[in-house]
Amino acid sequence: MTNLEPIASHRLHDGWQRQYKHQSAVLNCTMQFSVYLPPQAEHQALPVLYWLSGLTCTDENFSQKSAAQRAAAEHGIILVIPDTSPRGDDVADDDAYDLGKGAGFYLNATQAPWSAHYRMADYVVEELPALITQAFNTNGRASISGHSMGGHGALTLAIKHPQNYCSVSAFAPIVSPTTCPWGQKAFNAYLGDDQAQWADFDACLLLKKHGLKLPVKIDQGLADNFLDSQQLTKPFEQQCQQQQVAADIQYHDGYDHSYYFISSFIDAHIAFHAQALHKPG
Ligand SMILES: N[C@@H](CCC(=O)N[C@@H](CS)C(=O)NCC(=O)O)C(=O)O
Repeated sequence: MTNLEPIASHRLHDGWQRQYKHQSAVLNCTMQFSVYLPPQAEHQALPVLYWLSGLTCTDENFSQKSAAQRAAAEHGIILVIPDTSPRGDDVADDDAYDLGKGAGFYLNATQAPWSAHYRMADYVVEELPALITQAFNTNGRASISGHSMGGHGALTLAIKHPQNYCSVSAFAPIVSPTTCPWGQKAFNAYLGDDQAQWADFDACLLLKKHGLKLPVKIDQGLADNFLDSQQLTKPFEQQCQQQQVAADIQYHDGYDHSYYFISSFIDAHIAFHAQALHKPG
């Protein structure tokens, strides 16, 4: 039996939007996550799409604002939406929105005080999938997607663990954290000032080192305030071109960094993952 404690359950597109609490051994704290179980889950083992959210989010932003569940119901995909950092009174934090709680950056921190709890990479790649496999009727196939900091998480974890995923996608991802303000601030705190350690969590540097054979899809709004200041998407596109990695990268006039942008293109991302997840063999 798993240690999942149900918190909420809502009927949605003939399936269930649910929220759970559990004690995380990896993060050493109580965590909350959301799951969407499409109607097919009643009688069939299904694949999973992990969604990693951006700065300031919990599991609820995507659940409530992306409108992803309709396409997940159509394609028979379970959505799993973790929180963006460890939580709780004894977890280190910072007053700024881009460090500490809500800003875990999907890495394993090595520096005090962060190293006591901030191990979101291991949580997303190992502990959470093991829990999901135990608790739900899954078929062993998974893909990963995310937004901004979560796009960084999805790309870096997929490049490092390609055997775990069938496809990867991102909205407005942070792709060069070692050279942008959000990433430099977080990496300095979580990983220390030895920049050699930073490369292991930078999508562009990881792509250069490992390449990527999975199907990749990225969407980016051209009215995104953070596009240039945080070097979203473009450096990764250049790295893909240099290494001849086939990635479907699209730019969209007028779209900003918000969930309005995500909800406008999420159906295409779910369909993209469905193709990889439901591929025979
Ligand atoms: N302007 C935001 C910056 C953070 C931000 O834009 N967060 C994005 C991800 S990087 C988000 O998804 N926010 C939550 C939401 O829009 O629901 C703030 O200061 O809180």
